[in-house]
Amino acid sequence: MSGAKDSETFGRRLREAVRARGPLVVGVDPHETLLRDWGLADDPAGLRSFSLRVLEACAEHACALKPQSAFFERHGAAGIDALEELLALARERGLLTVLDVKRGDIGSTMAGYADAYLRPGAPLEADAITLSPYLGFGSLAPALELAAEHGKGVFVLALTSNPDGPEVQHAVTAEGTAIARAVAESAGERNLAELSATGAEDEHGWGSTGLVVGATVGAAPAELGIDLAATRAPLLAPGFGAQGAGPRERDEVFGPAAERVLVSISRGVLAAGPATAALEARTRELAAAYAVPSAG
Ligand SMILES: O=c1ccn([C@@H]2O[C@H](COP(=O)(O)O)[C@@H](O)[C@H]2O)c(=O)[nH]1
Repeated sequence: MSGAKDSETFGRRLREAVRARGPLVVGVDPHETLLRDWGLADDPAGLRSFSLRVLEACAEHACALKPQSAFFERHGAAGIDALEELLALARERGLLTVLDVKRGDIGSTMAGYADAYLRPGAPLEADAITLSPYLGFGSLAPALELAAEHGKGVFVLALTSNPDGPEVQHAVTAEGTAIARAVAESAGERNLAELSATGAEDEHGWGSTGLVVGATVGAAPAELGIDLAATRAPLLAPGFGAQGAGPRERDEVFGPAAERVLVSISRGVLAAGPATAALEARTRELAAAYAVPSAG
């Protein structure tokens, strides 16, 4: 596998960030209602002000920011401008960025998406993006390869936090394997190859091909035979806060993989705004509530 040196892999950078600042990932989701509650206009200037305040308040207590592209895209080119600015400022502050765009397409088009988000110097450059594997895991190859080349990461949807996810994700392949399990195993194979190529095979190594597993999925990983710990994948876990999951779900859903869970919270943080001090206090509180269970 082509790839960055061990010290430069996304998995390693992410693990270091979690060690330094904890596993909280703050979602930047400027919903129309939140902008209004914060006394901001539902326009690109409002987005800018919202985003900068979240960045300011969260930089010390989160390992990463996760802007939700949809809420920027709905403002057209000027909204994308605001997203570019946020990504660049987060990078300047040393905060990792996971751009939630859930892309997935045929391989040749996937290369275009990969270039848009994972190529150093791209206007929308992020440290990692979310990907949808429903055109086949293999169709993601251009993004996985570009990510590996530049020390970037991806989070592939495996078990999403929404109630409709099981329709597709629990369905079984012709071989009788649940789709979510097949996705997790494909990610695991890549991670083991990366860790072996970079000499980081000990049990604490994190790969750069992450998975999205909602904190709301209950016993699904066990029921579908998914060994999350074995995948070595960082686990981006939405569903905490507004969708109902809390610290107990981290242990129950993720078990021995809990130390690799990124606790992703958007509205649960953002509802504390608009005051930067209140946002900062909420982030600090959540960072303490979800402090990493083991120093692995
Ligand atoms: O399975 C998934 C994948 C992504 N998301 C995204 O995470 C945030 C959740 O927001 P909250 O306000 O913390 O509920 C949002 O951007 C979703 O698109 C998800 O919820 N579930």
